[in-house]
Amino acid sequence: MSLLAEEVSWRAGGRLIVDGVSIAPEEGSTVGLLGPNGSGKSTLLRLLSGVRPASEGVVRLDGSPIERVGRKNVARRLAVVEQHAGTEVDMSVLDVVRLGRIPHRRAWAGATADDEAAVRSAVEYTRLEDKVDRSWHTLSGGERQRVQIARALAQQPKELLLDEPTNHLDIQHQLELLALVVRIPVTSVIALHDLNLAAMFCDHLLVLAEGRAVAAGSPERVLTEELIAEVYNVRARVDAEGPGGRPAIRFFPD
Ligand SMILES: Nc1ncnc2c1ncn2[C@@H]1O[C@H](COP(=O)(O)OP(=O)(O)OP(=O)(O)O)[C@@H](O)[C@H]1O
Repeated sequence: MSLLAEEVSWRAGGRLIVDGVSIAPEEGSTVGLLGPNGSGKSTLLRLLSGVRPASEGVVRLDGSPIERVGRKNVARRLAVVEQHAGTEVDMSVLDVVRLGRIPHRRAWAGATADDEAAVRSAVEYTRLEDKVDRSWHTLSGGERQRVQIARALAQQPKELLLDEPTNHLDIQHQLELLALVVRIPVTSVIALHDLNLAAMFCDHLLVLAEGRAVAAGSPERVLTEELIAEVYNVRARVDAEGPGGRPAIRFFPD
């Protein structure tokens, strides 16, 4: 396990936002972070990426506490796709993807053949070949998300952290984007709201409630009617044999 968190906590304003959470994704797996609004998913992702130091506990990259690894070394191997990543400057799609190479560049050095090869491969992987010259500002929400994933891939990470990457996407693009993420041969941790998508695409789930981990395991084990009632306060019916043999959930209004 190259990235893991051991009982990490984060405090703000005298409140525990993340409370003693451990997570150790298997290499190459896709882990879904679930939990109601405000349960601490984004904060946990920030702790895992090292941008926020844990108040207690430790995040390790290949065994070393992440704060000792150094920002540039972290960025060379761990990529983050934020909820509303964007750019103020008007850039082409290709230039946005090229941003992913910055951690690999030496100061003042231009792009190397390796940089351009990584960018080309990220563009192909995300099927953006016909959009490379488009201006970022002219893209749809779904296209922008795909470009952000291409930028993250150009970074050639071993770990990919994504915060609600399917937000604002239509169902076709939600399915497409998650299928793309699970195809990428890296360890991914994804904060998600949609329990059915989590069931369909994730190997392992971690459910947060008020900053605490309240369930962890395979979608089949975690996504029970009892857990959904307890954590989300919603009545649900779980069909164990949904698409692809994964659980499928229907919700009932009270
Ligand atoms: N810098 C901060 N100072 C104070 N409170 C914070 C800070 N950052 C986050 N919080 C609080 O921590 C809680 C968890 O926030 P977080 O964004 O991690 O939750 P989340 O599970 O990602 O939520 P959502 O599903 O709504 O995106 C929220 O109540 C939020 O207001």
